[in-house]
Amino acid sequence: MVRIFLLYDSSGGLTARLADAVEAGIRDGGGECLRRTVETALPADLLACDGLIVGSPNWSGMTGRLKAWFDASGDLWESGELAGLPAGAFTAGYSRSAGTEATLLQLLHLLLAHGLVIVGLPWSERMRRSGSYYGATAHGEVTPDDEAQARALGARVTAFARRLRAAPP
Ligand SMILES: Cc1cc2nc3c(=O)[nH]c(=O)nc-3n(C[C@H](O)[C@H](O)[C@H](O)COP(=O)(O)O)c2cc1C
Repeated sequence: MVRIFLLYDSSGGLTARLADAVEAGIRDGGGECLRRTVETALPADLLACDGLIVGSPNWSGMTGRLKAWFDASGDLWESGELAGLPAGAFTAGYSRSAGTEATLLQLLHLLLAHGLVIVGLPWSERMRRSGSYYGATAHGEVTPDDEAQARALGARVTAFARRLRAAPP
């Protein structure tokens, strides 16, 4: 069974609720979820996983806590140990048009810097209401559409993790 590292920050609980749906998607995909908040996560946890999904509140970008966590994982960047693992991102904020995609792209930039392989969300009618090519989203509340997109992201990353582990490039 593949193990997916679910790393997120959340002060008000919205991103945590989106993480619940991502976790359900990881299980849908037949994976095990190693779920950690930014306060409790260790780089060693990440090394024990086959994929990564990271979530941040939209604070006009990722939170400082998450950035600091990644800054402290510089050894992994240097060693390239994460290269080739699949990864996805999600964010929760107040408004769909107040930096959502910019925050996701900031997260994806970090993941790319670690050599991770980005898994996004494909276009669907649901994307009119929730989600982004760059990852799962929520705004002010977590709607059933938000949950469906976050769940789909969890399942997609898990599916790619299984394929990549079975046949590494
Ligand atoms: C410092 C700060 C900056 C924020 N900037 C934005 C923003 O640019 N766009 C937005 O939609 N929400 C913004 N918010 C609102 C948060 O994204 C919102 O509170 C969200 O629910 C946080 O997720 P959480 O409940 O998981 O902590 C900001 C909040 C804080 C505290």
